[in-house]
Amino acid sequence: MSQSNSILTSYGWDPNLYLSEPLTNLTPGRVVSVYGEYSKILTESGELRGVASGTLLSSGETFVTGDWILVREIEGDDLCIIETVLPRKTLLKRANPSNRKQSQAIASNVDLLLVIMGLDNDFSPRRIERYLFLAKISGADIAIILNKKDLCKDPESKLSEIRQISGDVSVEMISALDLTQTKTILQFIAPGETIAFLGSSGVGKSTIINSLLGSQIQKTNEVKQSDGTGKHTTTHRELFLLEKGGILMDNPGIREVGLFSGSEEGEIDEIFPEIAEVALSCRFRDCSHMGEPGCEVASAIQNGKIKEERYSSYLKLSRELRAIKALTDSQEAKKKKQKDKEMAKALQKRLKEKGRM
Ligand SMILES: Nc1nc2c(ncn2[C@@H]2O[C@H](COP(=O)(O)OP(=O)(O)OP(=O)(O)O)[C@@H](O)[C@H]2O)c(=O)[nH]1
Ligand SMILES: [Zn+2]
Repeated sequence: MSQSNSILTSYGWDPNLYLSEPLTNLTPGRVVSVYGEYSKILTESGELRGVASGTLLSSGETFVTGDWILVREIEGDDLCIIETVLPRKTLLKRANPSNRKQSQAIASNVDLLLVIMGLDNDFSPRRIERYLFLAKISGADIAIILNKKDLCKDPESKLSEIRQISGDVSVEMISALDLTQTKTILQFIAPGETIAFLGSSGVGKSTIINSLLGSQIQKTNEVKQSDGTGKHTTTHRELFLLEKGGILMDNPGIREVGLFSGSEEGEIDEIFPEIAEVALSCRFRDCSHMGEPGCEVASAIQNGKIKEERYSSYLKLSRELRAIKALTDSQEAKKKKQKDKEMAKALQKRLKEKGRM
């Protein structure tokens, strides 16, 4: 099959990116949704139902929507066995709602997060700072869409307010009720790239998604089952092909994400460059800018060089970052302890066996 009309290529498959060695008996596929007992997997043969292999299950590794995986196809069946989860380009995580001490992967391999914010009551520059931060630590690019322009008296001033904090991130203003305006979003999407929408409830995500997909929802659902019956799939899917190229991920988990994790300290400085710059001159190198003597951030707030609300947003996100770090560190420590234990056990067993010999 030529690269250009391969199903997987249109869904973003790039063997050079995801494979470190040539494939032998396994087939690449992308997880379209993880739902119930079977996950929905797209391979060159079409949509298959996937189940994790015993080896994958016992490794404790999980897969999420967007993952590239290697599967064992079963001749004449629409079932496949998921053997391997390939390394991820990006990963979105959030705090696990049922266990605060763990993070939960939501989706992977999203190239671009499109943040939607309403120009109505939803408007909040502080939340934009948070989204910028979340996108940074997930590894995905980000663009900001200010929606409901028609409901806003002075959209231009809100736009410039956001531009002041968004750095080199693109910001577009639209009214999702106008299809031509919604289409401007397509400028951000390149063929083979996966995008996902993020934003509070009611900001217009579904309206935008539906108008971008149009009849595409039907089209993509027409992917035939590989059992040859040609029946149309009607089950849940979260990845859709856009007409002009690009993959739209509509995953309920990403829509309003709490926390992502796996971050580095430097990210926050990129979102608050004016604070990071002034902080270089603080008397103490590890100044937390919370009342230490010789804190240049404090004086910059006093003389108006740093805005009060930017400072409190910075503190809030720094605190969250520290909490995430502590969490990740304790998870890492736990894993290491477990590994040490296993190694000690294995060693003991070997010594015992040796003693017996
Ligand atoms: N006036 C106006 N209304 C809009 C615009 N975009 C969306 N709406 C309306 O806002 C309401 C909520 O839009 P949705 O698309 O359902 O919002 P959502 O972000 O998908 O919400 P959740 O599904 O809860 O996450 C609907 O009644 C839309 O018609 C817009 O640009 N202008
Ligand atoms: Zn300081």
